Amino acid sequence: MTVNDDVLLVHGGTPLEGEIRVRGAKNLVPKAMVAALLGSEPSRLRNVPDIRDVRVVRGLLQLHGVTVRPGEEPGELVLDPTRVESANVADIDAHAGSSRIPILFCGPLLHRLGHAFIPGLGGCDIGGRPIDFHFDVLRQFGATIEKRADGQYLEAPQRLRGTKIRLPYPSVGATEQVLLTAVLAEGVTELSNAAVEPEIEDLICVLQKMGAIIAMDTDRTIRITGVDKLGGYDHRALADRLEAASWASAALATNGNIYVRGAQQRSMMTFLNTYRKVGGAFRIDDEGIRFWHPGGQLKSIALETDVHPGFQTDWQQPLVVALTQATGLSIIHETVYESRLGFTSALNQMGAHIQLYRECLGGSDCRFGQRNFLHSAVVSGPTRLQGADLVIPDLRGGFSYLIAALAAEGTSRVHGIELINRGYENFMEKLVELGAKVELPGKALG
Ligand SMILES: CC(=O)N[C@H]1[C@@H](OP(=O)(O)OP(=O)(O)OC[C@H]2O[C@@H](n3ccc(=O)[nH]c3=O)[C@H](O)[C@@H]2O)O[C@H](CO)[C@@H](O)[C@@H]1O
Ligand SMILES: C=C(OP(=O)(O)O)C(=O)O
Repeated sequence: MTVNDDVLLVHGGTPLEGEIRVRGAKNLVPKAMVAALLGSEPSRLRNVPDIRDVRVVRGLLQLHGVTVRPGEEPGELVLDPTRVESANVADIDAHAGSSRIPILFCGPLLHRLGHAFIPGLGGCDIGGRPIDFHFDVLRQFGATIEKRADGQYLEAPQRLRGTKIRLPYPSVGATEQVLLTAVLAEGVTELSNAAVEPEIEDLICVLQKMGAIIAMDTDRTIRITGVDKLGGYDHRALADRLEAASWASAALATNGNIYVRGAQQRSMMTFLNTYRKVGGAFRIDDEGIRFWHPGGQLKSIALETDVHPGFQTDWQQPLVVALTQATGLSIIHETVYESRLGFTSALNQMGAHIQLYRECLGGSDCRFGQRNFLHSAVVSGPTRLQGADLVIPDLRGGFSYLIAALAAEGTSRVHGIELINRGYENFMEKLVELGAKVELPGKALG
């Protein structure tokens, strides 16, 4: 089924039950696709989900002369970068505002072509999301950067050189920027205060398969010894732990029971601990994880989002919906993005009691304390939710609204559902498989 309409009618009150599958991670797959640009041979990426961020990167790679075709198995892509030098890059502006991934083309294009043009970035509107760390590190490697009206133009007057970098904050994107640039730079790069998310480790695995030399210390330090040439890779992307947690939260909020095939314990340990503290049940096997509401009352908790191995910020929004059903006061302190709690006002319209605060509540001080950002929340529950008219604000906020609408009494109209396709593969089919009562006005589902 192709989804064109942008409004979904959700009739709430039915527990989600059944099985769905998650495939490769949204936060790894597009980056592994960019890594293919560094190679002198074709690469093979398996477990690729059909989501918009993958389609955007595929389009950008093709624009730069990379041939991208389906492989033998479903969800396999073969990426051939051997004709990048002869590509005629036109219409790159069409990709402006599409996702956050174009910024990661900088290093690979500078190595291959000596220059790069990066259109304006997209991604979720959950904070200012500056890219200053990216440009600071690229300058340290020897790149020059010129801001133009429609994007950024970069040049490498000579081969980029390895360098010693300390990130002001363990940014995922800036860490990936360093990795994708340092692998072909001359000499050694030492990156400290690096992000160490599982998707970054998987990207390092991809790069190592291509011939890179990368050592990860236990103290957020990554050492990369530049090499002259990289080959291709054959890699199965790690599973999407963010999507898996979203479905786990949906099971909890709707009194449901969902087996998430593909979910992996290792990358979800922090989420699983929190899920258990809230009162959710789960059982892990070799193929996936079953999540369910075991009956009785859910418990309120104090939760702080953080960089890995802390509680991942992208898990926060869906879990907040489940916390509206927990007894007592839950405290959420969002320390990664300054504006990721705005989605709660619509939950309040549905009957939730969520109060936002500028202070750092629930433990430590973060970068956003005393800076006028509503980045802490107190959720008081349990509350009955009522169906409402909802407009999707961002990817995880959007999925959270779906969960709230499914948990609510009555019917909700959820506008802007196309945004969810950016990171959730076939989410409508999955909802129908799980027994959700959803309708696209004028269309049959399921
Ligand atoms: C496509 C992708 O993988 N997106 C993920 C990635 O986003 P992304 O890579 O954009 O997130 P970062 O880790 O870079 O951002 C974390 C924090 O650092 C700040 N910052 C970042 C870069 C910079 O140059 N300057 C700066 O100040 C950001 O504003 C934010 O407050 O990691 C986030 C944190 O796990 C996740 O929520 C996103 O799902
Ligand atoms: C914030 C997210 O993604 P992006 O960085 O692509 O906007 C997310 O996946 O929740």
